[in-house]
Formats: sequence, structure tokens, C-alpha cells
Amino acid sequence: MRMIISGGGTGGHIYPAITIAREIAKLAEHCEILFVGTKQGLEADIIPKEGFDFTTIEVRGLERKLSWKNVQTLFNTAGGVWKSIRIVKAFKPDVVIGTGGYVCGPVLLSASLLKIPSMIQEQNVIPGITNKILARFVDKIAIGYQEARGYFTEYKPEQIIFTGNPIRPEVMSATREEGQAALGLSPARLTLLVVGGSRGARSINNAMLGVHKHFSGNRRIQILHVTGQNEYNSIVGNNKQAGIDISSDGNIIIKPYLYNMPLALAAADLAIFRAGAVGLAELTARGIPAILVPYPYAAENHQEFNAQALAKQGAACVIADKELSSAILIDTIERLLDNPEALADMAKKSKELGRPQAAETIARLALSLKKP
Ligand SMILES: CC(=O)N[C@H]1[C@@H](OP(=O)(O)OP(=O)(O)OC[C@H]2O[C@@H](n3ccc(=O)[nH]c3=O)[C@H](O)[C@@H]2O)O[C@H](CO)[C@@H](O)[C@@H]1O
Repeated sequence: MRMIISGGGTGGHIYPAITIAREIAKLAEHCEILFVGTKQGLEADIIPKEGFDFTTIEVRGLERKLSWKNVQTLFNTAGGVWKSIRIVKAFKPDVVIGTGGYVCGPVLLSASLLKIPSMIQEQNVIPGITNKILARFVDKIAIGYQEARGYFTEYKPEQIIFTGNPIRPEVMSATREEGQAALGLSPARLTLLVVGGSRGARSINNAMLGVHKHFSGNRRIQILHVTGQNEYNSIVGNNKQAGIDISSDGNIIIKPYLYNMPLALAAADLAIFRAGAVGLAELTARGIPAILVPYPYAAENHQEFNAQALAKQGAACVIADKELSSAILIDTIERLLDNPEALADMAKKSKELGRPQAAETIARLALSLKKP
């Protein structure tokens, strides 16, 4: 089995690609995989670290409307299309898979031109522009939320398969004890995991300052706050300035990025998250109750729709970014800590939404596309 997989820009497109690729390699004999991304995306950092063959094309994002700027961009990135065609012709894949981000556009388009079976995986309730365009060229569309079906109405129902979003197997296999040991967390305290998506979230980071101050030294709770690479130094500096001594109180851990996120999830009793689709798939697979703060500038406000899909099942509560403050976070956290039944009920409802088998379902779907 030879496969090209493409997806990029943010972790929310890259980790699904890695997970699907690994699952296919597990199921298929003699699998060769090539990952196509861009030099600028996070994939250029993550994919080689994960041990995949990686090549890049040049491509820029399109606006979400018909415009001259888009026409210009298409001309400028024609080189990306030609390079994709050359890559696909040389690699001769049996299947080409896209997991979103504009890098997928030329790659999947090339597969379609060269009559190679292809599929896309859409993580969000509201599909991204690239996947919306690509839908008419690919054989299958694997959707992460049932609600996304409503946005692909012009396609045949059998073309669209609800699979859930793929999560790394370590998300399920990591144990609480391993997580606590790896991250230096105390088994005697509840763990609050705070993550603003793969790039961090400034508004959450800012609001967390007051939360750290309030819970610093608290015996009941410990906080693992992941700031994103760019904001780490300023957040640590702000904490120092506010007189919060992270090292001596011991219950507040601040990290720029976690390469071992599955261990952190395994240890978490409650989470404060943005509402990126993969993060939510990980939370629900583990049944972690969550306070969600959707990123308000995500395309077509799609994070709000992702978050509401959890909230309407009672698996999470949602705070609007514009209403976010230290006080509202402290209040929500304390309300949940003081009501273990409510927390347990959220955890149960979260787990009911989880689809830990999604990666295998998607991998089998991809394998079924291979021509005999
Ligand atoms: C701003 C924006 O448009 N974000 C989009 C992006 O989100 P973003 O990339 O933030 O995505 P997600 O929350 O979906 O996924 C993040 C992934 O990165 C991992 N991770 C994150 C932080 C860290 O320190 N370590 C780590 O491993 C998470 O465990 C997860 O696997 O893609 C998602 C999937 O299409 C969309 O739903 C989001 O709306």
C-alpha cells in the first residue's frame, strides 16, 4: 500500500493525518507513506519528529469568498499544483488522503486529475473552505461530527461517512498514574488541564493569571497550563510580576507546549479548552468534563458550533471569549469542584460522545478505496 497524506497549518489538521497514517500502516502490509505539507506550517516541525517522509509545496490560503485576491493567489500558487502533480506521479500512491488546511488543495486536486482514489477527513461541524471545494473531487468524505453532513448537502449520502475524529492511540492507552508521574502531578489533588489549542490562546492565558493567583497553594487542585510557544515567556513573567511563586507553591505548572499531551489528558479531571475539533475528540474519548472558550475568529465561527455539540449533550459548559475573565473561570471551576456529582455526570456524558475507534474506521475506509 502506498499512500500520500496531506494536511497542515495547525495541530488540528496535522495530528489527524498522523493518526490515520499510523492506523493504515498497522492494518496494511508493506505500507509506504509520504506526507505533503508546507515549510511554514506546524507540520514542518511535527512531521519529521514523528518519523514520516516529508516533502513540501508552496501554497497560500484562499479567502472564503470569490475575489480577485483569490484569483491572484491561484496564479501565484500554480507552482504548488505542478509540484503536487510531479510528487503524485513520482510516488504513485494507491490512495491520497487530505485532513484539511489549504496545502491539501493542490495535492488532492492532483490525485483527482490523475484518477487516484482519494478522500478527505473533515474535523469540524462547519467544513473548512478547502474541504468544501475538494468535496466535489474526492471519492469519500469522512466527517467528525454528524452535524457536518448538513453542510455537504449536494453530495450523494454514500459519499459522506460519519466516522468521528481520529485520536492518537496513546490518548486511550495512557494511564492516570503514568500521566501524574510524567508531569510531576500530585495524586492527592484534582488536575485542571488548560490548553488554548495547538498554538495557545491569548485570552485564556490572560484570564488564567487571576486563576493562578486564586488557586496558588490550594490543596484541592493543581493546574497544568499550556500557553502555546509564543506566549510562554510573557505568561511566566506576568505570574512572577503578580507575585505568584510557581516553584514554591507546587500546584501550578506552566508549559509552552506538550509533546506528551496524551499523558496530560490521562491525568486531567477537568479541562479548560478552546473548541478545536481534535482537542474535543480527545476530551470526549477520555470523558473529561470541560469548560470551553471557542475561538471567536475561527472561520465561520466553527469553534462555537463544535463547542455547542458538546454543550447540548451536557458534556461541557461554554464561556464566550468576550465574556471571559478570571472571575468567571474561578466561579465555574469552584462550582464544579464543589459539586462532584455534576462533574461526574459531565464526565459520563462526555465519554458517551467519544469515538475512540474513529481512526480505525477511517483507515479501513481509505484501504477500501485502493483499486484491486
Ligand atoms: C484557530 C483555529 O482555526 N483552530 C482550528 C485548528 O485547531 P487546533 O490546531 O488548535 O486544534 P485542535 O484543538 O483540534 O487540535 C490540537 C491538537 O494539538 C494537540 N496539542 C495541542 C497543544 C499541545 O501543547 N500539545 C498537543 O499535542 C492536541 O492534543 C490536539 O491533538 O484545527 C481544528 C481542527 O480542524 C479546528 O477545529 C480549530 O478550530
